Amino acid sequence: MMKIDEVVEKLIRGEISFHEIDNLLEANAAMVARRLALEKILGIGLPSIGSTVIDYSEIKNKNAENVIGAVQIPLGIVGPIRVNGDYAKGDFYVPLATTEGALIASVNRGSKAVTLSGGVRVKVLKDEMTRAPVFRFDSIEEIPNFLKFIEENVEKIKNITNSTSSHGRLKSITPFVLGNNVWLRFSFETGDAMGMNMVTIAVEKVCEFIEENFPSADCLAVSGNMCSDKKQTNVNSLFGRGKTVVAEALIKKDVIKSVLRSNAQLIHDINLRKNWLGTARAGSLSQFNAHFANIVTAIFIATGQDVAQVVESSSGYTWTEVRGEDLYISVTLPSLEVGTIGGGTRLPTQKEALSIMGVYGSGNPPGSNAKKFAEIVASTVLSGELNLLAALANRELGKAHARLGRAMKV
Ligand SMILES: CC(C)(COP(=O)([O-])OP(=O)([O-])OC[C@H]1O[C@@H](n2cnc3c(N)ncnc32)[C@H](O)[C@@H]1OP(=O)([O-])[O-])[C@@H](O)C(=O)NCCC(=O)NCCSC(=O)C[C@@](C)(O)CC(=O)[O-]
Ligand SMILES: NC(=O)C1=CN([C@@H]2O[C@H](COP(=O)(O)OP(=O)(O)OC[C@H]3O[C@@H](n4cnc5c(N)ncnc54)[C@H](OP(=O)(O)O)[C@@H]3O)[C@@H](O)[C@H]2O)C=CC1
Repeated sequence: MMKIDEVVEKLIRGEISFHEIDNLLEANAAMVARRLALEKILGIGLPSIGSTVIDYSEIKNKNAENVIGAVQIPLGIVGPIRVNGDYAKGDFYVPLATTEGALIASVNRGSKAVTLSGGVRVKVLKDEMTRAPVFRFDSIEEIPNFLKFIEENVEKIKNITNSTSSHGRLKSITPFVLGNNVWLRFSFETGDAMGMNMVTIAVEKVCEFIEENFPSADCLAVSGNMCSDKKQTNVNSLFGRGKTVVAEALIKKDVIKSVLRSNAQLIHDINLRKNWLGTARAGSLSQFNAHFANIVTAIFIATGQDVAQVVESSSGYTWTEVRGEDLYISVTLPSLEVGTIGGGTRLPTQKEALSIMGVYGSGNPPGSNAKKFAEIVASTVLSGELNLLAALANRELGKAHARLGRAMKV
C-alpha cells in the first residue's frame, strides 16, 4: 500500500484520477487522500466535509463513488402523530431533515392537531415498482403478434424474473404503442426495498429472452421513460408507482380553533381555490397540493431514500370537506417510492432515522415494513398540508418564516 501523501502528489501531478485512488489505498484512507488532493488543488480547506461517521469501506461499491466525506443536514422530529393504518398502528415520531426554518414547526403543529382529533386513517392501495423498456420494430405489421407473444409467455417471463430476486415478484405487464415502438411497463412487488435495482436487473433478463425468441423486437433501452422514474408523468399518477397511499382525518372544530387558530370553512375555501383552482390555472397535471414535496423530501433525506424520486413521490391531491364545523381532510399519493432496506437506508444516520419509526430493515412478512413506512409518510404529509392551509388562513406564513427561517435577521 502507498502512503496517503504520495498518492495525493500523484493525483496533483495528474498521474492518476480520483477514482483510481481506491486501487492504491484502504477505503477510508482513499477518502481522506481524495479530500486532501482537492483541498490542495483548490487552495481551500474542507474539514467539515471530512468529518463524518460514514465508514467508506461500508459504502464503497454500494452507495457512492469518488467520495471525499459527507454533508450534514439538520434533523428535527415531529410528533407524536397518531396513525391508524393497516401496518402502522400507534403514535410515531417522524424525523425530518431540512434547512428550511419553520417547516418542522409547521408539520409539528399539524401533527398535534391531527393527533388531538384522533389521528390519521391510512391505506396502501397498491404496491408496484415499474420498469418499461422500449422496443423498436421495422414495421407495425409485427406489433399484434408481439403483444400476443408477451401474453402467451407471461408465466415464462415470471419464472425468469423469479430467478433474479427472492423478493421481487412480477404482477403485471402493460403494453403501450406509438407507431413502430412498443413499451412494456413491468410492475413488481419488491418487498421492503424501493426496488429500482431489483426490477431493472429482472427486466434486463426478460429483454434478453424477448430478443432471443422474438427477433424482430429490438430492445433499445431498458428504461423507455414509460416507467416513469424520476419524472412526473400521467402514467405514474393514473397507474401508480411504488406505493399508492390514501390518508384521511377529521379535524375537530375545537382543535381547529385552539391549535390551528382557524375555522373549517376558511381552510376548505383556501384548499379549493389554492390547491385545485390555482394548480389548474398554473397548469400542473398531478400536483394538486400545497407542499407534499416539503415533507416527502425531508423524510427522504433523513431516511436514505433516493431523493430524485421526490419528483413523482410528491405528486398528489389534497381534498377537504366541511362536516358540521369540523374539517375532513385527505391526501392521496399515487406514486410514493419508499424502502426500508437497500439503497441509502443502510447508512448509519439514515438507519437510525428509520429506527425512530420502528421501520428499519426487513419486515415480517417481507413488505410490511415498507408499507408501514409509507403509511407514516402519508400521515405526516397530511399533517403538513393541514397546517400550511391553516397558516395561510391565519396569514402567518411570512411572519413565521421571518421568525424561524431567515439567515439574516434585520
Ligand atoms: C411556525 C408556526 C407553527 C407557529 O405557530 P404558533 O401557533 O404561533 O405556535 P405556538 O407557539 O402556539 O405552538 C403551537 C404548536 O406548533 C408547534 N410549534 C411551534 N413552534 C415550534 C417550534 N419552534 N418547534 C417545533 N414545533 C413548534 C408545536 O406543535 C406547538 O405545540 P406545543 O408543542 O407547544 O404543544 C406557524 O406560524 C406556522 O405553521 N407557520 C407556517 C409555516 C409553514 O407552514 N411553512 C411551510 C413551508 S412554506 C413552503 O416551503 C411552501 C410554500 C408555502 O411556498 C408552498 C405554497 O406555495 O403553498
Ligand atoms: N438500477 C437502476 O436503474 C436504478 C437504481 N436506483 C438505485 O437503486 C437502489 C435501490 O434499489 P433496490 O432494488 O431497492 O435495493 P437493492 O439493490 O439494495 O436491493 C435490495 C436487496 O435487499 C435484499 N432484501 C433482503 N430482504 C429484503 C426484503 N425484506 N425486501 C426486499 N428486499 C430484500 C434483496 O434480495 P433479493 O433481491 O435477493 O430478494 C436485494 O438484494 C437505490 O440506491 C437507488 O438509488 C435508482 C434508480 C434507478
